Amino acid sequence: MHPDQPSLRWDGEAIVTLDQRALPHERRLLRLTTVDDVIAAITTLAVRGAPSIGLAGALGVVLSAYAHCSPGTGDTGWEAVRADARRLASARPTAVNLAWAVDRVLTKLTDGPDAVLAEATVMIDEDRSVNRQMVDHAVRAVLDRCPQRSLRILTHCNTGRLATAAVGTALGTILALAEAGKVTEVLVDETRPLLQGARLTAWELAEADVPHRVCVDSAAAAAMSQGLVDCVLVGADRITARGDVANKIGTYALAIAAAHHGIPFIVVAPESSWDRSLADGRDIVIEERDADEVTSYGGIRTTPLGTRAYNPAFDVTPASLISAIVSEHGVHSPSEVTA
Ligand SMILES: CSC[C@H]1O[C@H](OP(=O)(O)O)[C@H](O)[C@@H]1O
Repeated sequence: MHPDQPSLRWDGEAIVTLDQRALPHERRLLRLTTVDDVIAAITTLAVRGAPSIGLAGALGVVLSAYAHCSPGTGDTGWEAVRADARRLASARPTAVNLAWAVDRVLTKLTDGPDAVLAEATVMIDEDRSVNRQMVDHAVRAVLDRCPQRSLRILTHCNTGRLATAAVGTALGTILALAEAGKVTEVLVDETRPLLQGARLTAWELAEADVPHRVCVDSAAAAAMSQGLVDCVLVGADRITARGDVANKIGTYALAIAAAHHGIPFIVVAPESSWDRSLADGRDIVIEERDADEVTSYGGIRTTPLGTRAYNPAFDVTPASLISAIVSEHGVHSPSEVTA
């Protein structure tokens, strides 16, 4: 995949996207032609990553607008599109980007489907420039907090070009640091149960020829205790007004371990991941996913039949454990604010 090529695009009639479930062994393309196709792609994580699912949701509204708003349908088509938009926005509850992106393109609905498509296209281009600005700020935030000449960075889940329309958030920052010769090694949490780290982040780092090793999630704290980690960089799905952060399950444990070892814990996420209507992260709706993601892998059952599972897809890290939250607008240090 070309560095600047987003993992999803509009081909003039439909959405074309990499099926992230097939990576790293197969670059399978999906062509999404209906709203139900988009919802299925988002709920199955064929398309995943907060910014990417937002852009997919926006393009899903485009599909609906062309399906329901041919000339002469007037506002009757609009209600059908709004109903589709509500279904798209609720496909996954935790990442605020999905509802934000759907709401934004809906503002163009009464101008017609071409206007909705134009707005979605602007958002894809914006994500590219937002990534660049965010990464520039995040590189400085890391270097300001890490005196080491070359860094050993731990990251969780996948926050690169598969999760955004461009270079990515936390992983985009890691790639920029590596390009500047500042990275000794990246330690990649495999990120159970769907292995976004082992399958996707390792794939992106290998493509970029950045030294890395994968570890089981439960090895991260031990790596910190062994001095193998100088900085932790992660993304976000929803950030509250006071800086509590919802992110992939396992992030909270990393923040606790990093605080214990005095290691900078930095969140990199666009402004579209902030939800300032909430203050307390405990009010964030956490997506619970099917038990079979935990009780099986690759179609092979790993537990006895009948075993139930606890499978939240995200957890919440309180602002007090976060060294810095970086967006395209700059660096926010919640732990200083809430100390
Ligand atoms: C820049 S991606 C942000 C965020 O989204 C991921 O979740 P998922 O793989 O379930 O879509 C993960 O939490 C990333 O940190």
